[in-house]
Amino acid sequence: EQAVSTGAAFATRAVHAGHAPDPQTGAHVQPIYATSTFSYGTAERGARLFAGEESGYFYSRLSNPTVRAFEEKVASLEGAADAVAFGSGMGAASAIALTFLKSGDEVAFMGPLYGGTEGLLRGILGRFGVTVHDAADLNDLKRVVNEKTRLVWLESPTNPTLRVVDLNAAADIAHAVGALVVVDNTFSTPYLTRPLELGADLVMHSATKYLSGHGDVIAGVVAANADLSAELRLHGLRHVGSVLGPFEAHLLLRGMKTLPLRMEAHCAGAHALAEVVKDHPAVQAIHYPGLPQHPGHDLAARQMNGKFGGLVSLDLGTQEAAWRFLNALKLFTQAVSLGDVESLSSHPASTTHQLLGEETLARQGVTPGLVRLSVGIEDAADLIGDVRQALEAGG
Ligand SMILES: C/C=C(/N=C/c1c(COP(=O)(O)O)cnc(C)c1O)C(=O)O
Repeated sequence: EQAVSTGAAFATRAVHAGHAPDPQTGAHVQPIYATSTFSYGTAERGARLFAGEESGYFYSRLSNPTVRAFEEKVASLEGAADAVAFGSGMGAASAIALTFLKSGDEVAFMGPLYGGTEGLLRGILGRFGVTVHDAADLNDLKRVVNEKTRLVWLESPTNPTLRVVDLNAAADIAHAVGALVVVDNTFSTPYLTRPLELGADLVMHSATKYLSGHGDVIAGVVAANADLSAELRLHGLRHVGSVLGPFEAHLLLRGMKTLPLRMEAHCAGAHALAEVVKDHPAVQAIHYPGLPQHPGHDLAARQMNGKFGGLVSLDLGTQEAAWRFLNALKLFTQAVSLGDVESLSSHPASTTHQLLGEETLARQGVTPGLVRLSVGIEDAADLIGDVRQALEAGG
């Protein structure tokens, strides 16, 4: 049983949900069950387990006690009935796609999405007869969805332009045609946004990012109701098999215990940084939902519980200016990924979103001058100082 009731506050469940002292040994931290298989004792019990007539562990591709603790913690924080862990965010995304889509179905999304996700939808699924629509806004979304639309796929804020999507409104449009709503909650985390409360059916994460928080694990997870989770586990794990290991689950369990504290620090640092650099002459545009001039500011204030995340994107005008700036940073590490306690910086058009191609990049606002800053939990004055000196160097 869980050490803490579901009624406890978020920060209490971040620490305790998903595990209790081990009943056999009293171990206070969830043990790492480094085992691929489990003895089930008798042939009769084995048959019952495989028939789903009895619950229990029998093979770690399907479930493992350490991984299960991670799934239960995610389900608790997202307010979901259940969650299914995968070996990466793209493992989670591909499990969703392969579980719920078939040839002839359609998918609508409001871009940009993470480059890998768009590559999955347009590239792989396109070869299997799935039609994909990139809707420019809610009106366009309403226009493109139809009776063949099976999934509406959303991020908010979006990677990398930090556009804020009205999840509730998009969910209403999707449900009007009977589509399922997938929200990739990687950038917000459940500390800021709980998409299931806004109408989403499936909430996925690249747990590599803020959920882990320490840049030491690649992982994915999907939270949903019991039926959708059961389908995901059956098809997504049993048949597709992007599995999370118990060592990674242990790192995630440890990282998630400080999620609230880390998100407060990320948001404070990003907000302070955005306020300072927004008026710098080298900055042609700044994308941060916490700034009043951000087109989605009021929506973000409602949808993200008054915080605005740890990502800030700046447009410095040209790729040359962007690269000069990035090369001049000293405290921000030039690396892809985000949500680590260490600050990271990248140039999406030539890295994480490069595969989208010129036309899509231009349409989705991923400009050649765009740099993405994942603001860590270092001292905000140090981070601001680093960005300012790099803007001077790059200017
Ligand atoms: C290098 C990776 C980046 N992102 C990844 C990512 C994934 C995919 O997640 P795995 O990388 O498979 O855990 C899914 N969903 C979102 C919103 C993401 O940002 C990056 O942008 O820097």
